[in-house]
Amino acid sequence: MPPAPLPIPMPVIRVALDVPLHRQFDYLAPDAQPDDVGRRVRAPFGRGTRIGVITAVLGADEEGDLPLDKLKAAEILRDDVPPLPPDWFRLTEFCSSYYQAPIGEVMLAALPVGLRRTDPPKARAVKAKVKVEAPQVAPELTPGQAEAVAAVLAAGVGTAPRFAPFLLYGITGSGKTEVYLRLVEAALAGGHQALLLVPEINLTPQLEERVRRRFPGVGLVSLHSELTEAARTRHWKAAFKGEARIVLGTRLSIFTPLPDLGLIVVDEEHDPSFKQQDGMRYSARDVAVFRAWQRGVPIVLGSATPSLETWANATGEGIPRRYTLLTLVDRANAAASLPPVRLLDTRREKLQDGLSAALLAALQVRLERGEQSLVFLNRRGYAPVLACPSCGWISRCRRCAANLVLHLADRRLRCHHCGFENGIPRACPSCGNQDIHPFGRGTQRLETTLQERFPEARILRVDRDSAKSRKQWEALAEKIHAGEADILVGTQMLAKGHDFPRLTLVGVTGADAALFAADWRAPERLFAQLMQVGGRAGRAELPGEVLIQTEHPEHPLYGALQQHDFAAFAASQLEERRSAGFPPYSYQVMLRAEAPEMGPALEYLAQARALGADLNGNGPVLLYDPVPMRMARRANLERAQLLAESTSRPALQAFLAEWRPLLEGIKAPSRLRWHLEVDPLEF
Ligand SMILES: Nc1ncnc2c1ncn2[C@@H]1O[C@H](COP(=O)(O)OP(=O)(O)OP(=O)(O)O)[C@@H](O)[C@H]1O
Ligand SMILES: [Zn+2]
Repeated sequence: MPPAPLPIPMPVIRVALDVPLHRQFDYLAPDAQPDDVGRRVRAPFGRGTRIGVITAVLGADEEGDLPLDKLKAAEILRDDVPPLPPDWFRLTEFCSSYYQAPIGEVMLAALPVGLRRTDPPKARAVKAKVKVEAPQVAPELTPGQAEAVAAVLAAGVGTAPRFAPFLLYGITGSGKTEVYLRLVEAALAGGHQALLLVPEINLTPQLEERVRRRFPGVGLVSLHSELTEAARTRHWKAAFKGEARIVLGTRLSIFTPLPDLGLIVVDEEHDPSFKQQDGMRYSARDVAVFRAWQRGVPIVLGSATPSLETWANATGEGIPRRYTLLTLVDRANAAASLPPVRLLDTRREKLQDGLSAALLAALQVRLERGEQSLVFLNRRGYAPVLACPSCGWISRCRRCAANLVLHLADRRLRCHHCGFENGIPRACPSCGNQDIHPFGRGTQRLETTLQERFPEARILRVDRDSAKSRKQWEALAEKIHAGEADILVGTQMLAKGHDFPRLTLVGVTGADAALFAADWRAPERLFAQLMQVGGRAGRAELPGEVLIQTEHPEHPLYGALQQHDFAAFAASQLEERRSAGFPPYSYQVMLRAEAPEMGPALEYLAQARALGADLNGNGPVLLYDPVPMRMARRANLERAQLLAESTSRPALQAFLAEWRPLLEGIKAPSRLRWHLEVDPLEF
């Protein structure tokens, strides 16, 4: 290829590299053109090579950061990936500044792994398998659904879209998905792309199937972490090039460049898994709202149990109302209604292996009728701990401030925090007593118990041990749908979004533990979980029932649950948060430090606090004292944190922009690591 004429005399490019530094790097690139901004480059860095993104081609009058003869040369990748567009730059720049993450890390994390490799594997042409299925006919909308669809269409879906955020608050089984599908249909008809975010991979197969059958022949790609690297790259490119018209994905898909984006939907918007917990700690839901604003398109956040932040935004309880609230009050299937919730008071009853007589009887009735039941216990493993009754020894993780969980199925003791595992000792390692016992109950034990009680029942356990991969989960879901299971035992994995028409009984065990948790978000999470899992019952013609075993039947959270009254529960929680000054009535940032010893971690935070206090003066940001984290030790590291809080988001952001560079200057032991988390969800 003949060298192209150079329109600029100084072929220097500025590059964002995936390094933990808040700066960019200049390179020589003899063949650089102004429109190469947004292309990827292969650049020498340190002793190796890295992939970066060109953020600027410098003109003659612009000053580089090094004299020309000191610059190294980089190779511009002129492959089949077009330059990343300006709106993608603005999106990643926003995330970099809002979450205080280096721009290079953000940009590169936003690309599929296949495009980040310096040695891209040879792409094999793979023909996507197309399952030909009978197209699904759209049901007639219920009046509530029709109203919701009309409201969003009025924001110009498929015609002249404009930024308009909606909360679609619809009770479980109210047919929120059908609303999304109608909106997608309108977007497609207007030549637009639609982006659908779901919290977990496990929810994608069902939805993907529904979308595919509704829109046969329309380009649809999924994007999630279980795709092979090649498939993810292929799907990402198809979306970027506009070949895919519907993109269905988990949180990372929010960064997909979409030339014709016309609609964003975030299903189960309350779900904590929209929050990335390492690297760039971002909330895909919040980024989605920013992106909708930036691109000027409508966004629908859907949930039966909205996050309290979103609920406040939609109801204007104590803050300016920013979202339009759309409500679905009835179940879509006219024959279905919300299941009655009964509390089983377990204080006055001797439980049989953790199960009350009423729950056992209800399970028996379902078995006789050939209906499905679900027993919920949000704790996997056989028992949360192994203990010696004679000397008090319990199985602890050596590396964490946590217990080792007994997994009887594969005969291991396992730490759910760091992955450490051990065989099961035959005798107490401390006193030699041979009579050591599992203490407490997990899903494996519940499964065993139920199998003993109901030998004829087909019992299926669904948790992260039995459904490790999407494939395993799909196999389980298929069995459930085919009616090949009588009793499901599962964790919150079973709570979300599933539609099993023959399921009529939900039994809840072990929920009390979360009632008095120290985390102030615990009630919100528990309520959502129970409402969601209870919502799996009675979604079709067969009436459902929810039984909750509890020692605290008078607790207001259970009362609200019995009333199916999310609004009242949310109002009381928001009231508490308002008087305590918690989000959404304040904005928070967490600075965390971890080190082999607690001392240096706390010392680092103390210095950070002093620097922050100087910056802030008597200003708008409140800096709390550094404290050890609730689970102080994890994977051999002691962890501490410092909370910064303000009633003004802009003030907090301005503070952060000045504070973060100071944090980088603090002298700390080499094994100390720290990070900032904006809008933290966990404490
Ligand atoms: N207009 C309609 N007429 C008849 N049935 C419908 C209609 N809309 C949805 N359904 C059916 O109602 C059931 C529940 O719908 P869907 O799964 O979309 O509810 P959802 O609001 O997403 O519930 P959840 O929040 O519990 O996941 C599904 O079986 C769906 O096919
Ligand atoms: Zn551990």
